[in-house]
Amino acid sequence: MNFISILMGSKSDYEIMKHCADTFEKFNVKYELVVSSAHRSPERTKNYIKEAEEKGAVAFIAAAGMAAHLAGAVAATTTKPVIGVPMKGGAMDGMDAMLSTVQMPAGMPVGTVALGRSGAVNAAYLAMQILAITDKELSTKLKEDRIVQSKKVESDSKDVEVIL
Ligand SMILES: Nc1c(C(=O)O)ncn1[C@@H]1O[C@H](COP(=O)(O)O)[C@@H](O)[C@H]1O
Repeated sequence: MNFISILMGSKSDYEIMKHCADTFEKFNVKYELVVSSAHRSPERTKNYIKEAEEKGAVAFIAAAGMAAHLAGAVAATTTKPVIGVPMKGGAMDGMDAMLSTVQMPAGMPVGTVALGRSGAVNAAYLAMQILAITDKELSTKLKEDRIVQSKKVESDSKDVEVIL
């Protein structure tokens, strides 16, 4: 069973990461979502990744704030693609999480998305694009979604536009 695994460093990350899960729901894509911390529960994190791989996880999404080492720790444990979602909050409001997630050493990549809701949604899109390489139906859905997005821009413009 192919699916995407989402790890969050804390339950407090769920408010944002719910948008990632909702995006998978919208496209009917299977995902798992767990709280596990590289700092607070290193053994649980390591064991979970192994189990998820055995069950068919195709890629991992790791969301964490502050000293956000979770995505890097996931990347160190698997050779599946890892997408990091830095969380806002703390004294630096996410800049710390963003740099800790993105600044990985060569050979150990974490594909890092933006802070906040856009990042959570884009993590799901990026993971679905990975799945869509071998899933034609999902690939078609993603292409249709682009058309919907494009049409929305046109209709949003019509609501406010002034054209001479
Ligand atoms: N950065 C990490 C890791 C980790 O990297 O292993 N574990 C938890 N955290 C983050 O700490 C922040 C505060 O967590 P709490 O709200 O639980 O105190 C969260 O954004 C979490 O992802």
